Amino acid sequence: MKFKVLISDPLSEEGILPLKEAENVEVVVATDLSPDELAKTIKDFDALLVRSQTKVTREIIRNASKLKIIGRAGVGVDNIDLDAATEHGVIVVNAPDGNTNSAAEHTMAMLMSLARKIPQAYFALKNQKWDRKSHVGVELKGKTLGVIGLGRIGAEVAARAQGQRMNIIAYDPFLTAEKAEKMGVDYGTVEDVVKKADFITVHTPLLKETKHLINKDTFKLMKDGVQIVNCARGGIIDEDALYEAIVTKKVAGAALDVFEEEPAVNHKLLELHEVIATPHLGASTVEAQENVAIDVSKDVLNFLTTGLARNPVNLPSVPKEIMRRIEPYFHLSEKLGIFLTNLTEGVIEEINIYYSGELAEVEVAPLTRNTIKGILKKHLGEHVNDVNASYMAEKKGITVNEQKTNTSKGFTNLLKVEVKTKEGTKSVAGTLLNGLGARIVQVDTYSVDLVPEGHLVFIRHKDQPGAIGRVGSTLADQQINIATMQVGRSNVGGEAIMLLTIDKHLDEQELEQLDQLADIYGVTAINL
Ligand SMILES: NC(=O)c1ccc[n+]([C@@H]2O[C@H](COP(=O)([O-])OP(=O)(O)OC[C@H]3O[C@@H](n4cnc5c(N)ncnc54)[C@H](O)[C@@H]3O)[C@@H](O)[C@H]2O)c1
Ligand SMILES: O=C(O)[C@H](O)COP(=O)(O)O
Repeated sequence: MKFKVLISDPLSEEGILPLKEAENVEVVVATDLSPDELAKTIKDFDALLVRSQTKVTREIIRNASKLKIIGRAGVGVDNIDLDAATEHGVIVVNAPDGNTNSAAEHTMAMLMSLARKIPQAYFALKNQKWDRKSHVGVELKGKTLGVIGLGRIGAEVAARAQGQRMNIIAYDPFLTAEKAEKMGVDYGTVEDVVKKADFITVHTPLLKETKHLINKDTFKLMKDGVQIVNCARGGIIDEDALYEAIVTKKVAGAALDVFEEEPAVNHKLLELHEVIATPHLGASTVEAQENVAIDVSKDVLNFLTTGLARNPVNLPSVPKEIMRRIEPYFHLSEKLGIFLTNLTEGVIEEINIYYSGELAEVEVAPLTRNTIKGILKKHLGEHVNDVNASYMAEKKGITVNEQKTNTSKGFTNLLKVEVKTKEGTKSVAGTLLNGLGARIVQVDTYSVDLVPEGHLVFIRHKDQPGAIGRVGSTLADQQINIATMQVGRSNVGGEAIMLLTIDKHLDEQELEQLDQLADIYGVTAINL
Protein backbone atom coordinates (compact mmCIF):
# COMPACT_ATOMS: atom_id res chain seq x y z
CA MET A 1 0.00 0.00 0.00
CA LYS A 2 1.24 3.50 -0.91
CA PHE A 3 0.72 6.44 1.44
CA LYS A 4 -0.01 9.77 -0.22
CA VAL A 5 1.75 12.80 1.29
CA LEU A 6 0.80 16.36 0.34
CA ILE A 7 3.31 19.18 0.87
CA SER A 8 1.46 22.50 0.79
CA ASP A 9 4.23 24.99 1.79
CA PRO A 10 7.70 25.32 0.26
CA LEU A 11 10.02 22.85 2.06
CA SER A 12 13.69 22.10 1.50
CA GLU A 13 14.17 19.64 -1.41
CA GLU A 14 17.01 17.95 0.46
CA GLY A 15 14.90 17.78 3.61
CA ILE A 16 12.02 15.87 2.04
CA LEU A 17 14.26 13.18 0.48
CA PRO A 18 13.47 10.62 3.22
CA LEU A 19 9.84 10.75 2.05
CA LYS A 20 10.57 10.92 -1.67
CA GLU A 21 12.89 7.94 -1.47
CA ALA A 22 10.52 5.77 0.56
CA GLU A 23 9.00 2.99 -1.55
CA ASN A 24 5.63 3.08 0.19
CA VAL A 25 5.12 6.85 -0.20
CA GLU A 26 3.93 9.07 -3.03
CA VAL A 27 4.78 12.76 -2.52
CA VAL A 28 2.78 15.56 -4.13
CA VAL A 29 4.06 19.14 -3.80
CA ALA A 30 1.37 21.82 -4.33
CA THR A 31 2.33 25.11 -2.71
CA ASP A 32 -0.16 27.43 -4.38
CA LEU A 33 -3.49 25.90 -3.35
CA SER A 34 -6.26 28.23 -2.16
CA PRO A 35 -8.02 27.17 1.08
CA ASP A 36 -10.93 25.83 -1.01
CA GLU A 37 -8.62 23.88 -3.29
CA LEU A 38 -6.76 22.45 -0.30
CA ALA A 39 -10.05 21.43 1.34
CA LYS A 40 -10.92 19.49 -1.85
CA THR A 41 -7.46 18.05 -2.55
CA ILE A 42 -6.76 16.84 0.98
CA LYS A 43 -9.38 14.08 0.90
CA ASP A 44 -7.05 11.70 -0.98
CA PHE A 45 -4.04 12.17 1.31
CA ASP A 46 -2.71 10.27 4.34
CA ALA A 47 -0.33 13.02 5.45
CA LEU A 48 0.01 16.78 5.10
CA LEU A 49 3.27 18.69 5.54
CA VAL A 50 3.18 22.45 6.16
CA ARG A 51 5.15 25.45 7.45
CA SER A 52 3.33 28.45 8.97
CA GLN A 53 1.68 29.64 5.76
CA THR A 54 -0.95 26.95 5.25
CA LYS A 55 -3.85 27.42 7.64
CA VAL A 56 -4.98 23.92 8.52
CA THR A 57 -8.52 24.76 9.57
CA ARG A 58 -11.28 22.58 11.00
CA GLU A 59 -12.93 22.63 7.59
CA ILE A 60 -9.82 21.24 5.90
CA ILE A 61 -9.41 18.57 8.58
CA ARG A 62 -13.10 17.68 8.33
CA ASN A 63 -12.68 17.03 4.60
CA ALA A 64 -9.55 14.97 5.14
CA SER A 65 -11.17 11.58 5.57
CA LYS A 66 -7.93 9.63 5.04
CA LEU A 67 -5.61 12.01 6.86
CA LYS A 68 -3.55 10.38 9.63
CA ILE A 69 -0.84 12.90 10.34
CA ILE A 70 -0.01 16.59 9.89
CA GLY A 71 3.69 17.43 9.97
CA ARG A 72 4.72 20.99 10.83
CA ALA A 73 8.23 21.73 9.54
CA GLY A 74 8.96 24.19 12.35
CA VAL A 75 7.93 24.96 15.95
CA GLY A 76 4.69 26.98 16.14
CA VAL A 77 1.51 25.04 15.48
CA ASP A 78 -0.86 27.99 15.86
CA ASN A 79 -1.76 27.66 12.13
CA ILE A 80 -3.19 24.18 12.77
CA ASP A 81 -6.54 23.57 14.48
CA LEU A 82 -5.24 21.10 17.05
CA ASP A 83 -8.64 20.44 18.61
CA ALA A 84 -10.08 19.54 15.23
CA ALA A 85 -7.07 17.31 14.48
CA THR A 86 -7.45 15.53 17.83
CA GLU A 87 -11.19 15.17 17.42
CA HIS A 88 -10.63 13.62 13.99
CA GLY A 89 -7.89 11.34 15.28
CA VAL A 90 -5.18 13.10 13.29
CA ILE A 91 -1.83 13.29 15.02
CA VAL A 92 0.17 16.50 14.62
CA VAL A 93 3.95 16.42 14.82
CA ASN A 94 6.41 19.31 14.67
CA ALA A 95 10.16 19.84 14.43
CA PRO A 96 10.95 21.75 17.62
CA ASP A 97 14.75 21.83 17.51
CA GLY A 98 15.69 22.32 13.87
CA ASN A 99 15.30 26.10 13.63
CA THR A 100 16.30 27.21 17.15
CA ASN A 101 19.71 28.43 16.07
CA SER A 102 18.43 30.33 13.03
CA ALA A 103 15.65 32.00 15.03
CA ALA A 104 18.17 33.04 17.71
CA GLU A 105 20.58 34.40 15.09
CA HIS A 106 17.75 36.31 13.39
CA THR A 107 16.74 37.81 16.74
CA MET A 108 20.33 39.00 17.28
CA ALA A 109 20.45 40.42 13.74
CA MET A 110 17.24 42.33 14.45
CA LEU A 111 18.48 43.52 17.83
CA MET A 112 21.73 44.86 16.39
CA SER A 113 20.04 46.39 13.33
CA LEU A 114 17.58 48.09 15.66
CA ALA A 115 20.25 49.49 17.96
CA ARG A 116 22.30 50.85 15.03
CA LYS A 117 19.36 51.83 12.75
CA ILE A 118 20.94 49.86 9.91
CA PRO A 119 17.77 49.35 7.82
CA GLN A 120 16.85 53.06 8.05
CA ALA A 121 20.39 54.16 7.09
CA TYR A 122 20.49 51.67 4.22
CA PHE A 123 17.13 52.89 2.95
CA ALA A 124 18.28 56.55 3.08
CA LEU A 125 21.51 55.74 1.24
CA LYS A 126 19.65 53.76 -1.42
CA ASN A 127 17.62 56.95 -1.89
CA GLN A 128 20.84 58.95 -2.47
CA LYS A 129 20.88 60.50 1.06
CA TRP A 130 24.22 60.58 2.92
CA ASP A 131 22.57 61.17 6.29
CA ARG A 132 24.75 60.39 9.34
CA LYS A 133 22.96 62.67 11.79
CA SER A 134 19.60 60.85 11.80
CA HIS A 135 21.15 57.44 12.23
CA VAL A 136 23.03 57.67 15.51
CA GLY A 137 22.54 54.40 17.37
CA VAL A 138 23.19 53.06 20.86
CA GLU A 139 25.60 50.37 22.06
CA LEU A 140 24.39 47.03 23.37
CA LYS A 141 27.37 46.64 25.71
CA GLY A 142 26.38 47.27 29.33
CA LYS A 143 22.67 47.49 28.46
CA THR A 144 20.05 45.18 29.95
CA LEU A 145 18.18 42.78 27.70
CA GLY A 146 14.85 41.56 29.06
CA VAL A 147 14.06 38.07 27.77
CA ILE A 148 10.47 36.92 28.20
CA GLY A 149 10.30 33.17 27.57
CA LEU A 150 13.61 31.44 28.27
CA GLY A 151 12.98 28.23 26.31
CA ARG A 152 15.06 26.92 23.43
CA ILE A 153 15.31 30.20 21.46
CA GLY A 154 15.17 32.58 24.44
CA ALA A 155 18.10 30.77 26.09
CA GLU A 156 20.15 30.89 22.87
CA VAL A 157 19.43 34.61 22.49
CA ALA A 158 20.43 35.25 26.12
CA ALA A 159 23.75 33.44 25.62
CA ARG A 160 24.49 35.40 22.44
CA ALA A 161 23.57 38.71 24.04
CA GLN A 162 25.94 37.91 26.92
CA GLY A 163 28.59 37.65 24.19
CA GLN A 164 27.71 41.27 23.34
CA ARG A 165 28.36 42.01 27.03
CA MET A 166 24.73 42.72 27.75
CA ASN A 167 23.17 41.98 31.14
CA ILE A 168 20.21 39.64 30.95
CA ILE A 169 17.05 39.67 33.04
CA ALA A 170 14.52 36.99 32.18
CA TYR A 171 11.10 35.68 33.05
CA ASP A 172 9.90 32.18 32.32
CA PRO A 173 7.41 30.30 34.51
CA PHE A 174 9.90 27.40 34.68
CA LEU A 175 12.97 29.46 35.52
CA THR A 176 14.37 28.61 38.95
CA ALA A 177 17.06 30.51 40.87
CA GLU A 178 19.47 27.60 40.27
CA LYS A 179 18.90 27.60 36.49
CA ALA A 180 19.20 31.40 36.33
CA GLU A 181 22.46 31.31 38.25
CA LYS A 182 23.84 28.61 35.95
CA MET A 183 22.98 30.71 32.91
CA GLY A 184 24.32 33.91 34.48
CA VAL A 185 21.00 35.73 34.15
CA ASP A 186 18.94 37.73 36.60
CA TYR A 187 15.31 36.77 36.89
CA GLY A 188 12.04 38.28 38.02
CA THR A 189 8.42 38.67 37.10
CA VAL A 190 7.31 40.10 33.74
CA GLU A 191 6.93 43.44 35.56
CA ASP A 192 10.51 43.26 36.91
CA VAL A 193 11.83 42.44 33.46
CA VAL A 194 10.06 45.23 31.61
CA LYS A 195 10.93 47.81 34.27
CA LYS A 196 14.65 47.08 34.19
CA ALA A 197 15.28 46.37 30.51
CA ASP A 198 16.74 48.71 27.88
CA PHE A 199 15.83 46.17 25.19
CA ILE A 200 13.05 43.56 25.45
CA THR A 201 12.75 40.40 23.37
CA VAL A 202 9.85 37.91 23.58
CA HIS A 203 10.23 34.16 22.95
CA THR A 204 7.05 32.52 24.24
CA PRO A 205 4.55 30.51 22.23
CA LEU A 206 1.33 32.34 21.36
CA LEU A 207 -1.20 31.04 23.90
CA LYS A 208 -4.28 32.40 25.63
CA GLU A 209 -1.94 33.40 28.50
CA THR A 210 0.63 35.11 26.27
CA LYS A 211 -1.77 36.93 23.93
CA HIS A 212 -1.02 40.65 24.44
CA LEU A 213 1.43 39.79 27.22
CA ILE A 214 2.99 43.13 26.29
CA ASN A 215 0.11 45.59 26.34
CA LYS A 216 -0.58 49.25 27.08
CA ASP A 217 -0.16 48.70 30.84
CA THR A 218 3.15 46.86 30.39
CA PHE A 219 4.46 49.65 28.15
CA LYS A 220 3.73 52.14 30.95
CA LEU A 221 6.11 50.24 33.26
CA MET A 222 9.00 50.35 30.79
CA LYS A 223 11.92 52.77 30.72
CA ASP A 224 11.54 55.70 28.34
CA GLY A 225 13.34 54.92 25.11
CA VAL A 226 13.12 51.12 25.49
CA GLN A 227 13.47 49.07 22.28
CA ILE A 228 11.42 45.94 21.53
CA VAL A 229 12.07 42.81 19.47
CA ASN A 230 9.49 40.19 18.48
CA CYS A 231 10.77 37.22 16.51
CA ALA A 232 8.35 34.78 18.19
CA ARG A 233 4.69 35.30 17.27
CA GLY A 234 2.50 38.23 16.32
CA GLY A 235 -0.06 38.77 19.06
CA ILE A 236 2.31 38.38 22.02
CA ILE A 237 2.69 42.16 21.77
CA ASP A 238 -0.48 44.23 21.37
CA GLU A 239 0.21 45.98 18.05
CA ASP A 240 -2.11 48.96 18.75
CA ALA A 241 -0.41 49.53 22.11
CA LEU A 242 3.02 49.28 20.46
CA TYR A 243 2.00 51.81 17.81
CA GLU A 244 0.82 54.23 20.52
CA ALA A 245 3.97 53.70 22.60
CA ILE A 246 6.18 54.50 19.59
CA VAL A 247 4.18 57.56 18.52
CA THR A 248 4.32 58.95 22.07
CA LYS A 249 8.11 58.27 22.17
CA LYS A 250 7.85 55.84 25.09
CA VAL A 251 9.37 53.20 22.83
CA ALA A 252 12.34 54.30 20.72
CA GLY A 253 12.19 51.44 18.26
CA ALA A 254 10.82 48.00 17.46
CA ALA A 255 12.08 45.10 15.36
CA LEU A 256 9.34 42.76 14.20
CA ASP A 257 9.61 39.48 12.32
CA VAL A 258 6.03 38.43 13.05
CA PHE A 259 2.58 40.03 12.97
CA GLU A 260 -0.89 39.28 14.28
CA GLU A 261 -2.13 38.92 10.68
CA GLU A 262 0.28 37.63 8.08
CA PRO A 263 1.16 38.52 5.38
CA ALA A 264 1.32 42.04 6.89
CA VAL A 265 1.89 44.27 3.91
CA ASN A 266 -0.22 47.35 4.61
CA HIS A 267 0.39 47.41 8.34
CA LYS A 268 0.30 50.76 10.14
CA LEU A 269 3.38 49.84 12.21
CA LEU A 270 5.37 49.61 8.97
CA GLU A 271 4.68 53.29 8.31
CA LEU A 272 6.70 54.25 11.39
CA HIS A 273 10.35 55.13 10.84
CA GLU A 274 11.21 53.57 14.24
CA VAL A 275 9.97 50.13 13.16
CA ILE A 276 12.20 47.72 11.29
CA ALA A 277 10.72 44.48 10.03
CA THR A 278 11.22 41.23 8.16
CA PRO A 279 8.48 39.00 6.69
CA HIS A 280 8.64 36.07 9.18
CA LEU A 281 12.19 35.07 8.26
CA GLY A 282 13.37 33.72 11.62
CA ALA A 283 13.59 30.14 10.37
CA SER A 284 14.40 30.99 6.76
CA THR A 285 17.94 29.69 6.43
CA VAL A 286 19.17 26.83 4.30
CA GLU A 287 20.27 24.96 7.43
CA ALA A 288 17.07 25.42 9.44
CA GLN A 289 14.86 24.53 6.50
CA GLU A 290 16.83 21.39 5.83
CA ASN A 291 16.82 20.44 9.53
CA VAL A 292 13.09 20.90 10.05
CA ALA A 293 12.14 19.23 6.77
CA ILE A 294 14.34 16.19 7.54
CA ASP A 295 13.00 15.93 11.11
CA VAL A 296 9.37 16.17 10.10
CA SER A 297 9.73 13.93 7.02
CA LYS A 298 11.33 11.19 9.12
CA ASP A 299 8.67 11.51 11.81
CA VAL A 300 5.82 11.37 9.26
CA LEU A 301 7.38 8.37 7.53
CA ASN A 302 7.94 6.62 10.84
CA PHE A 303 4.37 7.26 11.95
CA LEU A 304 2.85 6.07 8.68
CA THR A 305 4.83 2.84 8.83
CA THR A 306 5.04 2.06 12.58
CA GLY A 307 2.38 4.20 14.24
CA LEU A 308 5.02 5.86 16.45
CA ALA A 309 5.89 9.55 16.44
CA ARG A 310 8.87 11.29 18.06
CA ASN A 311 7.48 14.81 18.34
CA PRO A 312 3.71 14.57 18.73
CA VAL A 313 1.91 17.80 19.60
CA ASN A 314 -1.67 16.66 20.12
CA LEU A 315 -3.29 13.71 21.83
CA PRO A 316 -2.13 10.22 20.96
CA SER A 317 -4.34 7.16 20.97
CA VAL A 318 -4.27 5.08 24.17
CA PRO A 319 -4.32 1.23 23.94
CA LYS A 320 -7.90 0.02 24.11
CA GLU A 321 -7.69 -2.31 27.13
CA ILE A 322 -6.02 0.37 29.29
CA MET A 323 -8.38 2.99 28.02
CA ARG A 324 -11.51 1.04 28.98
CA ARG A 325 -10.55 0.92 32.69
CA ILE A 326 -9.03 4.34 33.11
CA GLU A 327 -11.02 6.40 30.63
CA PRO A 328 -13.54 7.54 33.26
CA TYR A 329 -10.67 9.12 35.26
CA PHE A 330 -9.14 11.10 32.39
CA HIS A 331 -11.39 14.10 32.85
CA LEU A 332 -10.82 14.15 36.63
CA SER A 333 -7.03 13.82 36.42
CA GLU A 334 -6.62 16.74 34.04
CA LYS A 335 -9.02 18.95 36.01
CA LEU A 336 -7.14 18.22 39.25
CA GLY A 337 -3.92 19.30 37.50
CA ILE A 338 -5.45 22.53 36.18
CA PHE A 339 -7.06 23.31 39.55
CA LEU A 340 -3.81 22.77 41.43
CA THR A 341 -1.58 24.75 39.08
CA ASN A 342 -3.85 27.75 39.57
CA LEU A 343 -3.40 27.58 43.36
CA THR A 344 0.36 27.12 43.13
CA GLU A 345 2.78 29.96 43.80
CA GLY A 346 6.42 29.76 42.73
CA VAL A 347 8.31 27.50 40.37
CA ILE A 348 7.13 23.87 40.46
CA GLU A 349 9.90 21.51 41.58
CA GLU A 350 8.04 18.31 42.39
CA ILE A 351 4.74 16.67 41.49
CA ASN A 352 3.49 13.71 43.56
CA ILE A 353 0.51 11.72 42.38
CA TYR A 354 -1.09 9.21 44.76
CA TYR A 355 -3.51 6.56 43.49
CA SER A 356 -5.58 4.61 45.98
CA GLY A 357 -8.54 2.26 46.21
CA GLU A 358 -9.38 0.58 42.90
CA LEU A 359 -7.05 2.99 41.09
CA ALA A 360 -4.12 1.31 42.83
CA GLU A 361 -4.88 -1.87 40.88
CA VAL A 362 -4.65 -0.50 37.34
CA GLU A 363 -1.95 0.83 35.02
CA VAL A 364 -2.08 4.56 35.71
CA ALA A 365 0.77 5.97 33.61
CA PRO A 366 -1.63 7.57 31.08
CA LEU A 367 -3.45 9.25 34.01
CA THR A 368 -0.16 10.51 35.41
CA ARG A 369 0.73 12.00 32.04
CA ASN A 370 -2.73 13.53 31.81
CA THR A 371 -2.40 15.07 35.29
CA ILE A 372 1.03 16.50 34.44
CA LYS A 373 -0.45 17.87 31.23
CA GLY A 374 -3.14 19.65 33.29
CA ILE A 375 -0.46 21.14 35.54
CA LEU A 376 1.90 22.28 32.75
CA LYS A 377 -0.76 23.42 30.27
CA LYS A 378 -1.12 26.85 31.83
CA HIS A 379 2.38 27.78 30.65
CA LEU A 380 3.08 25.40 27.78
CA GLY A 381 -0.31 25.38 26.07
CA GLU A 382 -0.50 23.07 23.09
CA HIS A 383 3.20 22.23 23.42
CA VAL A 384 2.36 19.74 26.18
CA ASN A 385 0.25 16.63 25.61
CA ASP A 386 -0.17 13.14 27.05
CA VAL A 387 2.77 11.78 25.13
CA ASN A 388 5.29 14.48 25.92
CA ALA A 389 4.02 15.56 29.38
CA SER A 390 6.56 13.51 31.38
CA TYR A 391 9.37 14.54 29.07
CA MET A 392 8.38 18.21 29.36
CA ALA A 393 8.28 17.96 33.17
CA GLU A 394 11.72 16.35 33.17
CA LYS A 395 13.05 19.01 30.80
CA LYS A 396 11.75 21.73 33.11
CA GLY A 397 13.59 20.08 36.02
CA ILE A 398 10.38 18.86 37.72
CA THR A 399 10.53 15.54 39.59
CA VAL A 400 7.39 13.46 39.18
CA ASN A 401 6.57 10.66 41.62
CA GLU A 402 3.70 8.24 41.17
CA GLN A 403 2.59 6.24 44.20
CA LYS A 404 -0.08 3.66 44.83
CA THR A 405 -1.36 3.70 48.40
CA ASN A 406 -4.03 2.07 50.50
CA THR A 407 -5.24 5.25 52.17
CA SER A 408 -8.34 6.03 50.16
CA LYS A 409 -10.07 7.70 53.13
CA GLY A 410 -13.29 5.73 52.66
CA PHE A 411 -13.54 6.38 48.91
CA THR A 412 -13.53 3.41 46.53
CA ASN A 413 -11.01 5.33 44.48
CA LEU A 414 -8.97 8.43 45.21
CA LEU A 415 -6.56 10.44 43.09
CA LYS A 416 -4.48 12.92 45.07
CA VAL A 417 -2.09 15.37 43.41
CA GLU A 418 0.53 17.35 45.30
CA VAL A 419 2.78 20.09 43.96
CA LYS A 420 5.90 21.37 45.73
CA THR A 421 7.56 24.73 45.16
CA LYS A 422 9.95 26.78 47.29
CA GLU A 423 6.85 28.62 48.58
CA GLY A 424 5.32 25.40 49.97
CA THR A 425 3.18 22.39 49.14
CA LYS A 426 -0.33 22.42 47.69
CA SER A 427 -2.56 19.44 47.14
CA VAL A 428 -5.93 18.48 45.77
CA ALA A 429 -7.73 15.14 45.73
CA GLY A 430 -10.63 13.85 43.67
CA THR A 431 -12.76 10.80 43.24
CA LEU A 432 -15.32 9.30 40.85
CA LEU A 433 -18.62 8.78 42.64
CA ASN A 434 -20.68 5.94 41.25
CA GLY A 435 -23.41 7.42 39.08
CA LEU A 436 -22.54 11.00 40.10
CA GLY A 437 -19.29 11.59 38.23
CA ALA A 438 -16.12 13.41 39.25
CA ARG A 439 -15.73 15.32 42.52
CA ILE A 440 -12.95 17.32 44.13
CA VAL A 441 -13.02 16.10 47.74
CA GLN A 442 -9.99 17.71 49.32
CA VAL A 443 -8.03 20.96 48.89
CA ASP A 444 -4.89 21.00 51.04
CA THR A 445 -6.20 19.89 54.44
CA TYR A 446 -9.81 21.00 53.80
CA SER A 447 -12.55 18.51 52.91
CA VAL A 448 -14.84 19.75 50.13
CA ASP A 449 -17.36 18.29 47.68
CA LEU A 450 -17.10 20.05 44.37
CA VAL A 451 -17.91 19.21 40.75
CA PRO A 452 -14.73 20.09 38.81
CA GLU A 453 -16.49 22.14 36.15
CA GLY A 454 -17.09 25.76 35.23
CA HIS A 455 -15.99 29.01 36.84
CA LEU A 456 -14.58 28.59 40.33
CA VAL A 457 -13.30 31.07 42.87
CA PHE A 458 -10.95 29.95 45.62
CA ILE A 459 -10.71 32.36 48.54
CA ARG A 460 -8.40 32.14 51.55
CA HIS A 461 -9.60 34.24 54.45
CA LYS A 462 -9.63 34.73 58.21
CA ASP A 463 -12.28 32.68 59.99
CA GLN A 464 -14.26 35.69 61.15
CA PRO A 465 -18.01 36.47 61.21
CA GLY A 466 -18.95 38.56 58.16
CA ALA A 467 -16.25 37.33 55.72
CA ILE A 468 -18.65 35.06 53.81
CA GLY A 469 -21.36 37.74 53.78
CA ARG A 470 -18.99 40.37 52.36
CA VAL A 471 -17.97 38.04 49.53
CA GLY A 472 -21.62 37.21 48.81
CA SER A 473 -22.72 40.84 48.66
CA THR A 474 -19.72 41.93 46.59
CA LEU A 475 -20.54 39.27 44.02
CA ALA A 476 -24.22 40.30 44.16
CA ASP A 477 -23.18 43.94 43.50
CA GLN A 478 -21.24 42.67 40.49
CA GLN A 479 -24.40 40.84 39.32
CA ILE A 480 -22.60 37.51 39.65
CA ASN A 481 -24.66 34.53 40.65
CA ILE A 482 -23.21 31.99 43.09
CA ALA A 483 -24.17 28.44 42.08
CA THR A 484 -22.46 26.56 44.93
CA MET A 485 -20.36 27.45 47.95
CA GLN A 486 -18.07 25.28 50.07
CA VAL A 487 -16.41 26.51 53.24
CA GLY A 488 -13.77 25.00 55.47
CA ARG A 489 -11.46 26.11 58.27
CA SER A 490 -8.38 24.80 60.00
CA ASN A 491 -9.39 26.02 63.48
CA VAL A 492 -11.81 28.56 64.95
CA GLY A 493 -10.57 32.08 64.14
CA GLY A 494 -7.72 30.69 62.04
CA GLU A 495 -7.30 30.44 58.27
CA ALA A 496 -10.36 29.35 56.32
CA ILE A 497 -11.32 28.78 52.71
CA MET A 498 -14.33 29.46 50.50
CA LEU A 499 -14.73 27.62 47.24
CA LEU A 500 -17.44 29.07 45.02
CA THR A 501 -18.88 28.05 41.69
CA ILE A 502 -20.17 31.12 39.88
CA ASP A 503 -21.92 31.77 36.57
CA LYS A 504 -19.08 33.61 34.82
CA HIS A 505 -15.31 33.95 34.94
CA LEU A 506 -14.18 36.86 37.12
CA ASP A 507 -12.29 39.62 35.31
CA GLU A 508 -9.26 41.37 36.86
CA GLN A 509 -11.34 44.19 38.31
CA GLU A 510 -13.90 41.86 39.91
CA LEU A 511 -11.10 39.76 41.39
CA GLU A 512 -9.42 42.87 42.74
CA GLN A 513 -12.65 43.98 44.49
CA LEU A 514 -12.90 40.63 46.30
CA ASP A 515 -9.21 40.70 47.13
CA GLN A 516 -9.59 44.14 48.78
CA LEU A 517 -12.29 42.96 51.22
CA ALA A 518 -11.47 42.82 54.94
CA ASP A 519 -10.06 39.50 56.25
CA ILE A 520 -9.38 38.14 52.72
CA TYR A 521 -5.87 36.70 52.23
CA GLY A 522 -6.10 35.76 48.59
CA VAL A 523 -8.53 35.18 45.72
CA THR A 524 -7.94 32.91 42.72
CA ALA A 525 -10.29 32.49 39.76
CA ILE A 526 -10.10 29.08 38.13
CA ASN A 527 -11.71 28.01 34.87
CA LEU A 528 -12.26 24.27 34.65
N1 LIG B 1 10.20 33.97 13.72
C1 LIG B 1 10.33 32.72 13.40
O1 LIG B 1 10.45 32.35 12.26
C2 LIG B 1 10.33 31.68 14.50
C3 LIG B 1 11.16 30.56 14.39
C4 LIG B 1 11.11 29.58 15.40
C5 LIG B 1 10.26 29.74 16.48
N2 LIG B 1 9.48 30.83 16.54
C6 LIG B 1 8.59 31.04 17.69
O2 LIG B 1 9.41 31.32 18.83
C7 LIG B 1 8.72 30.96 20.01
C8 LIG B 1 9.63 30.20 20.97
O3 LIG B 1 10.06 28.99 20.39
P1 LIG B 1 10.96 27.96 21.23
O4 LIG B 1 11.39 26.92 20.28
O5 LIG B 1 11.97 28.69 22.04
O6 LIG B 1 9.84 27.36 22.21
P2 LIG B 1 10.07 26.72 23.67
O7 LIG B 1 8.84 25.94 23.95
O8 LIG B 1 11.38 26.04 23.75
O9 LIG B 1 10.13 28.00 24.62
C9 LIG B 1 9.01 28.78 24.95
C10 LIG B 1 9.17 29.19 26.42
O10 LIG B 1 8.16 30.14 26.72
C11 LIG B 1 7.83 29.93 28.10
N3 LIG B 1 6.55 30.57 28.44
C12 LIG B 1 5.29 30.09 28.32
N4 LIG B 1 4.40 30.99 28.79
C13 LIG B 1 5.11 32.06 29.20
C14 LIG B 1 4.76 33.30 29.78
N5 LIG B 1 3.49 33.62 30.03
N6 LIG B 1 5.76 34.17 30.09
C15 LIG B 1 7.05 33.85 29.85
N7 LIG B 1 7.44 32.67 29.31
C16 LIG B 1 6.49 31.80 28.98
C17 LIG B 1 7.81 28.42 28.25
O11 LIG B 1 7.97 28.03 29.60
C18 LIG B 1 9.02 28.02 27.40
O12 LIG B 1 10.19 27.87 28.20
C19 LIG B 1 7.47 30.20 19.55
O13 LIG B 1 6.38 31.11 19.52
C20 LIG B 1 7.81 29.81 18.13
O14 LIG B 1 6.68 29.60 17.34
C21 LIG B 1 9.49 31.81 15.59
O1 LIG C 1 7.35 28.53 14.52
C1 LIG C 1 8.24 28.42 13.69
O2 LIG C 1 8.92 27.38 13.54
C2 LIG C 1 8.61 29.61 12.87
O3 LIG C 1 7.71 30.63 13.02
C3 LIG C 1 8.92 29.33 11.45
O4 LIG C 1 7.81 29.42 10.59
P1 LIG C 1 8.04 29.11 9.03
O5 LIG C 1 8.24 27.64 8.91
O6 LIG C 1 6.81 29.55 8.34
O7 LIG C 1 9.23 29.87 8.60
